[in-house]
Amino acid sequence: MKRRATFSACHRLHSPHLNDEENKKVYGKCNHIHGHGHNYVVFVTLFGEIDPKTGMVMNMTDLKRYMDEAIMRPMDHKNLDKDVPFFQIRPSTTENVAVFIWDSLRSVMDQPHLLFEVKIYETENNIVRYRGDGDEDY
Ligand SMILES: Nc1nc2c(c(=O)[nH]1)N=C([C@H](O)[C@H](O)COP(=O)(O)OP(=O)(O)OP(=O)(O)O)CN2
Ligand SMILES: [Zn+2]
Repeated sequence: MKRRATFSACHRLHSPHLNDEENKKVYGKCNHIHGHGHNYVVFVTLFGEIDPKTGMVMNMTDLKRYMDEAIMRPMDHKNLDKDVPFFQIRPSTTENVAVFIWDSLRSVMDQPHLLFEVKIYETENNIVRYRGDGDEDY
């Protein structure tokens, strides 16, 4: 089962591990000092057994609540670099946004083992899939 969410956020690609010149060279226009925005689209996929009593792997209403807490509340209409502590020590690339969502979801879910995949579209063309350690598709 899969659920979709969209959120809008701004960011600037800038690594604390690179100097200003290196940042400009690596990230180009995405390093512009005033940042830029995206309408991110996220698909969260769960994988598990159908509960014979409920007919559900998980109640979509519960999944919506987890996604609101782990994705929408921290990131929607926010500046990722300034508002989300996770991105104060690492660049807010789509790869790292996927890891943040994965970790956040697992921390709020009652059954975190059901989380199978986080797929995020930063733009129509820039897509990252993350399935936890060792099974990423960057
Ligand atoms: N490996 C990554 N590379 C880049 C990331 C990223 O998250 N991971 N992000 C960016 C920028 O955030 C940038 O905003 C991407 O925008 P843009 O190049 O405009 O996006 P498109 O490719 O969809 O636009 P086109 O007009 O089709 O070029 C850059 N790199
Ligand atoms: Zn960007």
